Amino acid sequence: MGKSPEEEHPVKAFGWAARDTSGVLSPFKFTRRETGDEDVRFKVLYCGICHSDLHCVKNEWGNSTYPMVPGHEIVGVVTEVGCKVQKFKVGDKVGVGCMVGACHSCDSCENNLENYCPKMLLTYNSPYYDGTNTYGGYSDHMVTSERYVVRIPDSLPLDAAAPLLCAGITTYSPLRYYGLDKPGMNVGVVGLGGLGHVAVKFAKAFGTKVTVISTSLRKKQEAIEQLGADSFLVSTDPDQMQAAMGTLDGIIDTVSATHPLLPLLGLLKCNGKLVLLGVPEKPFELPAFPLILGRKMVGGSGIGGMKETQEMIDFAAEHNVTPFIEVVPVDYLNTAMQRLAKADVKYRFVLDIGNTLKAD
Ligand SMILES: NC(=O)c1ccc[n+]([C@@H]2O[C@H](COP(=O)([O-])OP(=O)(O)OC[C@H]3O[C@@H](n4cnc5c(N)ncnc54)[C@H](O)[C@@H]3O)[C@@H](O)[C@H]2O)c1
Ligand SMILES: [Zn+2]
Repeated sequence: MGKSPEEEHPVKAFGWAARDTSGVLSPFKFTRRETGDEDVRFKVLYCGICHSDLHCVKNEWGNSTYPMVPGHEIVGVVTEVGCKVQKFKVGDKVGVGCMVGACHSCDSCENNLENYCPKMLLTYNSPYYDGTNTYGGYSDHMVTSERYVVRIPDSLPLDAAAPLLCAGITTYSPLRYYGLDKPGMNVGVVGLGGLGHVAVKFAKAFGTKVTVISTSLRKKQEAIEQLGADSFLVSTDPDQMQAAMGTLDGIIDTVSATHPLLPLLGLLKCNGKLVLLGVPEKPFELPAFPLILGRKMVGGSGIGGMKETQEMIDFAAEHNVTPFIEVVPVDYLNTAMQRLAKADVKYRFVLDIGNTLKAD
């Protein structure tokens, strides 16, 4: 039998872990490796709660290992660096997102797309090279190769910067890659949650006209007044949907559950693109005719490479793209998870790890 998480490595660590599929997390003692030559160690101050954390905690993708310390929207302050570290020093404000490793030799890695490397290692719930599991940011500190660390500019508040590490790069990257970043374009955003509200902010910062597509009118006022969306479409209203047919150049779909794609394809112009970012438990139904009649495409996108992640953070700082967050203490985590499951958050929970994680 392997060693227990408390004995695997020399450095004591503390966090909150899920032990089973119940969705409940509790305090957890474990260990992390010593700071290697190329490693950055940092004290975690804030960590966002992504819907992927919820999918993983409940094993909705069927690949969860327990105990699991989730968290991949992590920011903090550097406490130690290895002797070969070039980019960071003690005291720097840094962040880590969804990845902590890749092969660095495949085509994807050579093109700064470590996120598509077949050997990409996730920040948590991944088998690490030494046979242990990776543990995420719902914890007191992190240690990882400097390749996977980004710098947080001084002008970004640290708590609101946290969600950029996943929700930010996951929406910025496809807007860029699929060419939905040109001023005047019409871009739709479906699912106004953690990812969706950041997608609206980036799309507006690129100068596009943004339509939020939602199942109810409930979020209309704040989508327009607070997030700056140009229009709001209720997907359950056939008249509104009919009137908007063929108007959008692209749609960023961030919904966390399966839903009909046909009405969304109808909203696209000829050559329009529907980009799926949500990862529901069950597969979608994809009809062919609406794609063929109009040369439309359905694509996907997963987080982003490290170079682009730094570019996204710098862009966010320059254009004042800051997520709307609800900062909560660590002992609120289980309530936050329940509320996230009901889409009852505006728009991202961020755990105040620095002030409220108590190792007792
Ligand atoms: N592609 C990637 O790299 C990547 C990265 C992060 C998260 N994700 C995935 O993206 C999804 C969204 O993550 P999030 O953190 O923004 O979640 P979230 O819970 O904050 O937001 C999801 C939104 O979808 C809406 N929604 C849920 N069910 C719906 C339904 N049946 N019909 C219409 N709307 C519905 C909710 O109201 C909410 O506004 C999750 O599946 C997550 O795992 C993917
Ligand atoms: Zn995430």
